[in-house]
Amino acid sequence: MTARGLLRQPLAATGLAVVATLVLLALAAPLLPLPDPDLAEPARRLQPPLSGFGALGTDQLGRDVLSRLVWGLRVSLAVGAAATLAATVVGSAIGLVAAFYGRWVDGVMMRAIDVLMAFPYLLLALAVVAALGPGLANAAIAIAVANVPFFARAVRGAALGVVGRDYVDAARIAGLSDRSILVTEILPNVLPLIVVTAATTIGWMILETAGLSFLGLGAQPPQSDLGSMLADGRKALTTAPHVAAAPGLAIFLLAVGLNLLGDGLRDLLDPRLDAGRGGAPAAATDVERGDAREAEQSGEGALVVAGLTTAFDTPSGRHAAVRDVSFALPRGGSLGIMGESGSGKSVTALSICRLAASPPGVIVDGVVSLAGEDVLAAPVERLREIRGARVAYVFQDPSTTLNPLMPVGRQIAEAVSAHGAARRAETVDEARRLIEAVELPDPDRIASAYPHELSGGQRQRVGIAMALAGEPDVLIADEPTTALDATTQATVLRLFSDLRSRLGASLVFVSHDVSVIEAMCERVAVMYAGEIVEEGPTAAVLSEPRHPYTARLVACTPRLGEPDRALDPIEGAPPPIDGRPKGCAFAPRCRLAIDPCRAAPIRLEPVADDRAARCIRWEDVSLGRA
Ligand SMILES: Nc1ncnc2c1ncn2[C@@H]1O[C@H](COP(=O)(O)OP(=O)(O)OP(=O)(O)O)[C@@H](O)[C@H]1O
Repeated sequence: MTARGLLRQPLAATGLAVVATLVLLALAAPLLPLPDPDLAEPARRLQPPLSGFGALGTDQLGRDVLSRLVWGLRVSLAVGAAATLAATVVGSAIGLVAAFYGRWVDGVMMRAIDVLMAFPYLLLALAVVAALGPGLANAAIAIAVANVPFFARAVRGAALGVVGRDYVDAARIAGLSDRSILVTEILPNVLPLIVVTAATTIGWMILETAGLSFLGLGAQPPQSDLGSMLADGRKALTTAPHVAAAPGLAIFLLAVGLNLLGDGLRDLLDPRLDAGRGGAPAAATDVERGDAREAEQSGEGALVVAGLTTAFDTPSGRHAAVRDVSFALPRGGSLGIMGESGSGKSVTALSICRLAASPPGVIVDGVVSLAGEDVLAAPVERLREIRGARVAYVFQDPSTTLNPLMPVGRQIAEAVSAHGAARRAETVDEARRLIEAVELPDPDRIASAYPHELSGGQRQRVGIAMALAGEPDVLIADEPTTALDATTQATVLRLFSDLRSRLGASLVFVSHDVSVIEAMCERVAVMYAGEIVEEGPTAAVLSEPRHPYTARLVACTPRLGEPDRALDPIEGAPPPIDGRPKGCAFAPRCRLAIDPCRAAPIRLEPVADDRAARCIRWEDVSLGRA
């Protein structure tokens, strides 16, 4: 998988080809018909290439340059790889231990690393060689020591982001030893970074080892590596430039090849670091529609989505997470998007605002039209105006979307001023009005509070107030009550309904909860494995499903007032985005599936007035039989 991913990047593939050739050459050195690299024959000294004395001629002592090059390459590669391995293991171990134990352990280790980093890099390597004495092994140690701080710092930084995670706490509670937690929980999460750091540093380390040999501190005669060959060649640079050119070219090719390969590996293991893209996702999801589609005009539609297909670039290629999603939402209407975890609800909702992270997300087809304007064709500047004013988004967990360092009143005021309120006093008044509108008590106190001083329900109301700041025509709420307790959930849902009817906004409400959708939405779209499998008026769809998946979802939902109703869980799991079956994606879990279901994709077809289902057996679907 990794090799295929690398081969898809032309520069990385070139790097891989160069490095593989050089490594194979070095490994094959004992098998190649080459003369002894140390055999001096003064009678044929400084012969030029292709003069009958070896393909690359001879050096000052009459030794075969090609043979010395191949053997020198072998030494340089071995020493560079050993130094990289040592720096990787020691530096990563220091970083992991410092991050995991924190406190004084971290303090002592990091101060020691700071001291090492305070020395100019080459000076540190020279000091180590001076202390240990010249020689290739000591040069490798010196280069490793000089590189340990880079690994320690990088790995500590990444590990710090992991040690506070819930799954590490869960491992502690499960009684795992510190060593097991480090090895099984933390190390795998920072391993891609370690591999990337090693891959991007090895070329540099080989170059540095060659540098020490060039200065006479590495390889000692008769042993030679590329650096010492270069030093030898330098003495005859004007009379026989080939002696220096051969090792110089080999070092150049090796460093360039390793860097291209390292960059390719980095892009593969962490696409967010892809060169030229920066660490943050783009301001808007990339759109790569094959042939420019015309925005579907709809007089009445506040939001029309047609054929929306969003894919993710993964190491195994581009896979659609949401495919061919279509629906229309009239002004003031409400649509629920329902489905299991991973069914594509959030990706659909985010794609409407072009908020799905790019990379790795790409909208590859479809139209999203807000009051007739194609969002997918809008430039980023226009998109900024559309977001908030035409369409607003309420996220599932407001604690991750509110700025922890800013009082919430200021955050709401910022949202207001982003949509045109002129004077500061006006934005403050408007922020206060919004705080009242979302029924938060004591607006002045709330306005000056920081997010951590509010309860989950209060934070979600702040999130809703910010979404309302631009008076949007369409409000998208992505599981806005999932993180709340039942009572708070009920009041926040009521608030949504009240605000919607008061403002006349349309609502797209994402939830896995059948009863919430039932209470909030006039229409429902049921999603499975990235596709809408059933769509229609909520009451009709939930009481008389026409797709086996809807029927099974309803059957496994507890109902208020029906404590004795047996719940019927759906066995199995939805397919991953890179493992969808050829036919109906639900067929492997469906009790009604027959051969044609598995043979080819099933279309979403009208099944009654105003209703559609993606099932060839829709007439046989009932709550009992599916
Ligand atoms: N950044 C990503 N890279 C690759 N695949 C992704 C990415 N984000 C989402 N997916 C995939 O897209 C599919 C749809 O995910 P989505 O988040 O829309 O599901 P969901 O129905 O909203 O689930 P949940 O209720 O758990 O949020 C999933 O299979 C998921 O694995």
